Amino acid sequence: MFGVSYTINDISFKIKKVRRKHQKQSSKWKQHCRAVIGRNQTLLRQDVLTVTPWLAPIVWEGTFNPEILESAYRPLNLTIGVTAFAVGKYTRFVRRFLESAEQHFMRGYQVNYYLFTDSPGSIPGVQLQSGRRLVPVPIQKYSSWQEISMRRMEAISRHVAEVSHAEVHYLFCLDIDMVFHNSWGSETLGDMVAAIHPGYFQVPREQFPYERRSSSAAFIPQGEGDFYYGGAVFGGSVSKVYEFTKACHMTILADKANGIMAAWQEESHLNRHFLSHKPSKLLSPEYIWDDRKPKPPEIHLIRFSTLNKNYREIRD
Ligand SMILES: CC(=O)N[C@H]1[C@@H](OP(=O)(O)OP(=O)(O)OC[C@H]2O[C@@H](n3ccc(=O)[nH]c3=O)[C@H](O)[C@@H]2O)O[C@H](CO)[C@H](O)[C@@H]1O
Ligand SMILES: [Mn+2]
Repeated sequence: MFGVSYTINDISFKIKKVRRKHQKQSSKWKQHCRAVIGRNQTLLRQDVLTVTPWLAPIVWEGTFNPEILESAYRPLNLTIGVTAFAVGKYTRFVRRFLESAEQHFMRGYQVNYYLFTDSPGSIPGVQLQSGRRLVPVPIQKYSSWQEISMRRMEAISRHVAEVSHAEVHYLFCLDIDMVFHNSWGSETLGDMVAAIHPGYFQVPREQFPYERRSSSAAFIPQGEGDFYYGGAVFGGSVSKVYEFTKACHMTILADKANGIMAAWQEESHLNRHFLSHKPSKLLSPEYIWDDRKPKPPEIHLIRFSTLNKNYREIRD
């Protein structure tokens, strides 16, 4: 009736032929990709998510070629800003932060470290490479650690508006109780950059510690949210960082007016903001690791990590 009749053998032969052709093409494709991305690197990390559903890259070791990135960014002659806060006893972290940043952070670029502190006199002198400067920014000390942490959004937005908008192209806002262990380079640059919290990259979102009270401006209901981002690392173009820090400061003030403090202070507000304003680039937990955690196989390179500290002693 159909003119041609296939036996089962014919069909399985055809399937094998198609599969062989596909395998040949896909190995050619992989070879091509490896050649593009660089020698000795496995492109297309298959053990981790490397792009968000809104098509923002998630930066992991093995997903980029530093040489190609350098050839794109180096000619732009960029200046990169860093904000870090050392208030009260947190001044003890400054030396290790700066010394390790000089070894690993944006090597070869011009860098301004804006060090917000209540005691500029106790900031150690650290030898910086040429083109890099340390700028102390005097600020007041708030009475609680929560307030100190949250007020960073206000201080950063004000500083960008008054000073740093004219001095840097990109700005990263980092915790000071952290140390650089490996290279942090131009792969991290982007319009608005958020980092996936090391405690939640393998956790279902129902368990994310978002603010769950609907009375807070940081409220995220169950069933919503993309990632749980850390408050210790964010950045972007200086104008985007201005908008972002200003917006977070406003929602923090709204909560304050209602007598509410979000579950994880400004980190909760940051997470709420990034739900409706998606970051354009995500940093993997390589960029916001925690020295107290064992290293899982997905983490190939720890770049920046929180020091173990005695919370009670340092926050009193
Ligand atoms: C890894 C990560 O995402 N860390 C976040 C987390 O806890 P952390 O435990 O990392 O917070 P933390 O004690 O490091 O405080 C945040 C930062 O505020 C500054 N500081 C704080 C207290 C003080 O007395 N003096 C001072 O200078 C300092 O720069 C410090 O690094 O939650 C905080 C809010 O609850 C912030 O969102 C942190 O970014
Ligand atoms: Mn910290």
